[in-house]
Amino acid sequence: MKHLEENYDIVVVGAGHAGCEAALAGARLGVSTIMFTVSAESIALMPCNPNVGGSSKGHLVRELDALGGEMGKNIDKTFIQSKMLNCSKGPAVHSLRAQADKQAYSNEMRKTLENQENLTIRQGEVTKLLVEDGKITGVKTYSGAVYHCKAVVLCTGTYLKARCIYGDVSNYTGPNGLQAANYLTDSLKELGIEMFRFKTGTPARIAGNTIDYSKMEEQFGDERVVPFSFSTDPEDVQIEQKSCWLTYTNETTHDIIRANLDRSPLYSGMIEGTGPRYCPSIEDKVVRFADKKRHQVFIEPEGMYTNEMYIGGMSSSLPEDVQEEMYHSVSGLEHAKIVKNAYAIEYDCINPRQLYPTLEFKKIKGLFSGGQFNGSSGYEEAAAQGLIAGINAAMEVLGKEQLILDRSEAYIGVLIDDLVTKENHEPYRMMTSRAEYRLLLRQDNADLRLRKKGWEVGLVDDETYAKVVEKERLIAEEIQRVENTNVGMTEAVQSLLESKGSTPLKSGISLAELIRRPELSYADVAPIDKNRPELAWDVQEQVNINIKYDGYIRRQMKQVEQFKKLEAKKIPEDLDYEKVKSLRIEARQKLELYRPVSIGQASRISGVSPADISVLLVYMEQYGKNR
Ligand SMILES: Cc1cc2nc3c(=O)[nH]c(=O)nc-3n(C[C@H](O)[C@H](O)[C@H](O)COP(=O)(O)OP(=O)(O)OC[C@H]3O[C@@H](n4cnc5c(N)ncnc54)[C@H](O)[C@@H]3O)c2cc1C
Repeated sequence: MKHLEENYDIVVVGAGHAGCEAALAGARLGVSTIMFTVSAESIALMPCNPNVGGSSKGHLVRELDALGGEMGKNIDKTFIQSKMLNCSKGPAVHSLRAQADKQAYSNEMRKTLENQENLTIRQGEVTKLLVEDGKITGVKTYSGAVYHCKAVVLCTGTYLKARCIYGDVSNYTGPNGLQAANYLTDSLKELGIEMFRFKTGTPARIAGNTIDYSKMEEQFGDERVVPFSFSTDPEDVQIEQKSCWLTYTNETTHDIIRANLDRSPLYSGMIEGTGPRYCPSIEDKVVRFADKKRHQVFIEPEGMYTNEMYIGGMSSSLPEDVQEEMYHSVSGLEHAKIVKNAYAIEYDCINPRQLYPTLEFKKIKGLFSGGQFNGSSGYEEAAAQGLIAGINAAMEVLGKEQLILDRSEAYIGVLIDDLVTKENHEPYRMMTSRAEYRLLLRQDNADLRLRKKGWEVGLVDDETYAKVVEKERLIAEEIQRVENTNVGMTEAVQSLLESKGSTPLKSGISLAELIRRPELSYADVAPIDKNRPELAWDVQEQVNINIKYDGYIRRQMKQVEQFKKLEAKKIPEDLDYEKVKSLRIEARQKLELYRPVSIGQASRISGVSPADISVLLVYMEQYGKNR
């Protein structure tokens, strides 16, 4: 039988947040790319919460943007409310979070993809991977068509053998009733790839005009919005924003849930997949945090095009009638009409241990993967991995060096290292506490950390990169000036200090030392800083943070030096752990399984002890000499 046959450099399977970034990266790096989706309507779809960013996820989006990704630009064009979270805490945990108009987000991304040179969008289900001699050669679709290629990026999200469940109702579909992808798993298993079954869930959507907002607290966006993308003009995001609403569950809600737990597919055993510990369903919260009298419920608009509201914090897979009763027990939702039921979804994904930190499969050359398929959860986690997988697939096609970000350089580095190095038995969610060097990895300095990498790879143009080089220069110059500017006990100085509740001076002091006082900032001391140059707000922000946290930043930089030493000790790809005689059996098995790229990575594998690392180091020294 005759079948369609085409040739591309890269095939991306999936058009979710990971697939979009992977496809754009490939095409923008100049290699011909085709992106498959089971349904073209699911491009950049947000099947769950209508927002981008939030704690630590905001960092990921900023980093992705600095590297040349699209998510930050796209949300800047389509948000309806924006907030910098955690502002009462230190700058390391400040995190931007923007509510999206879901439809607009999806449409805008689709437009960007459609206008991208070197990129073809194709609706169709990829059912088989074609591999020869351990190397990817192409994919086959359900229709029998063959697409030859040099690299494949798998970003299949929650669609593989997907099953949606609430109560005893179960449907073999993907999110939002979209078609699932039922064949690719078998092809992956035939290739010896280890699969997991995970699950996640979403709350109900409720008709906005049936909600009594007078019983809820109105949540406004920030007065001055900060854009996600370093390339967006801050003036362009000062729009009129939509409100969200805050309400709470109560004892009645919890009683209804407890009384019906036996009808929950989660607890009856009907759901086999492992769920995310850090974004639990409401029934999970009620069971696990039994002493909590109430839980927050955020009511968030799904967009400007609809009256549907997302019921944040109440994802569930309880039966329809229980959902109805449970939501109605919440203050303000007494007469609410459900538009879409809450449901859980089970899907196939991989054990990400099978990947190198480049996101290429160790077993199959040219096969990369990103997103929920790698065992993570969240749009931002997906996008970040998709970008790295797409870049590295392109680098492989172009015969260039691959991009690996380490744990000291980016949250993206922490995310990928955690996935490929640590035991991962549930959907992985990014959190600031996972980053060791979080004072250095702030969302405000992602451009200073990563623009250069994006430029070296080829996703950031010369002009954009030049801007960050200039910004760096201005920051350094200003810090130097402030460190070397002294103020005395003049009346102006003493009265300024008094007005800020700060101790008056007993002798001269540098401006920098004043800024280091907890109650003062770079902006506060402006009136006594006569020679201050006019600087952009983002330069001023860096000057302030770098001066204020100077001691802590230096300390972390020292720790990073140590860390880098171990990362730089590369383990030869062909090292035979059987020959490392003094290794404990558990360590040998784990090292063989993970095949870490460096001593640093080896030291983070659970079951590999510091003593094993010493043995390995001694062996490697001998190994080097004998070569
Ligand atoms: C019900 C539900 C609740 C969730 N809750 C949240 C949440 O609260 N917050 C959050 O951030 N994340 C949540 N997620 C997860 C979030 O949707 C994902 O983390 C994110 O969308 C993953 O992006 P992705 O690109 O990896 O995959 P997806 O967005 O799932 O995209 C997968 C893409 O792959 C395509 N595809 C799959 N298989 C094939 C194939 N064989 N051939 C061709 N195309 C294929 C699909 O058509 C689709 O375009 C939830 C997901 C669901 C479904």
